[in-house]
Amino acid sequence: MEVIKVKNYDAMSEKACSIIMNRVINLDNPVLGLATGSTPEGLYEYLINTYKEGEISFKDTATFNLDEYVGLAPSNPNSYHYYMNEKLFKHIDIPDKLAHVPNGSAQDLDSECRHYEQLMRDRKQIDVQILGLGLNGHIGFNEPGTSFESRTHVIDLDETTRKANARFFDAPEDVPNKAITMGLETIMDSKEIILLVSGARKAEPLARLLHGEVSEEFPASILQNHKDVVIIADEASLSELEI
Ligand SMILES: N[C@@H]1[C@@H](O)[C@H](O)[C@@H](COP(=O)(O)O)O[C@@H]1O
Repeated sequence: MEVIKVKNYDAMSEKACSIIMNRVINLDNPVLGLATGSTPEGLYEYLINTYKEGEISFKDTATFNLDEYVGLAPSNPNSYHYYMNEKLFKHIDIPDKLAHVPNGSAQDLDSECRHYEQLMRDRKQIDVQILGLGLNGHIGFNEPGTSFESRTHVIDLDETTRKANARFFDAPEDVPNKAITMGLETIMDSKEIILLVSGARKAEPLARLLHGEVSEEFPASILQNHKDVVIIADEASLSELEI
């Protein structure tokens, strides 16, 4: 794993944007894996500005989001679908049919998971997967204990995750207790992975990801086994490490 140390959140976002831009410009029909949460918001702002400046087009790009809350329709402001529309999709020229987010309000969730996997298989491989890091080591919504062999599936969210994400909801009890997430094996199938880490509260999980044992108890540790992972981390998140 390569660690790129940057000064702060803005520098992390800018660096990630320049890598993504490079791939989108140079690949035919690029496929991006996208994340939500606070961490990639700055990256999306940079991508939108780059698009507005005419430096890049997303009309041949397909995207697959990592996860979605169960029970929240795309029109719900707390859904990840809504987040993606607001923070990226509606500002760029990506065709609607190429911007994929799991459908958390599907009647048959297992069949939705299989369908999502099939859509990704139709595109062969995700070229670049963006990831954030959960405080308990989750990536996507793969909570501690998730099998390293998992594909897209429905997961029960940890109480700690629900608490961490409650800041986005009106009331803590509104946070759904289930989500659809790409599995760990699905994520590991990506050709290249960019993990974004910012802030002192991520220092401990980042240290564990880099130097802890590879274990299903800490899902992000699986990244140690991937051939092409770039971690863009700011100074605060690297405060526990000498890099
Ligand atoms: N499901 C998302 C993850 O995809 C995200 O990477 C992580 C970190 O969130 P944040 O970037 O807000 O710290 O937790 C959320 O629960």
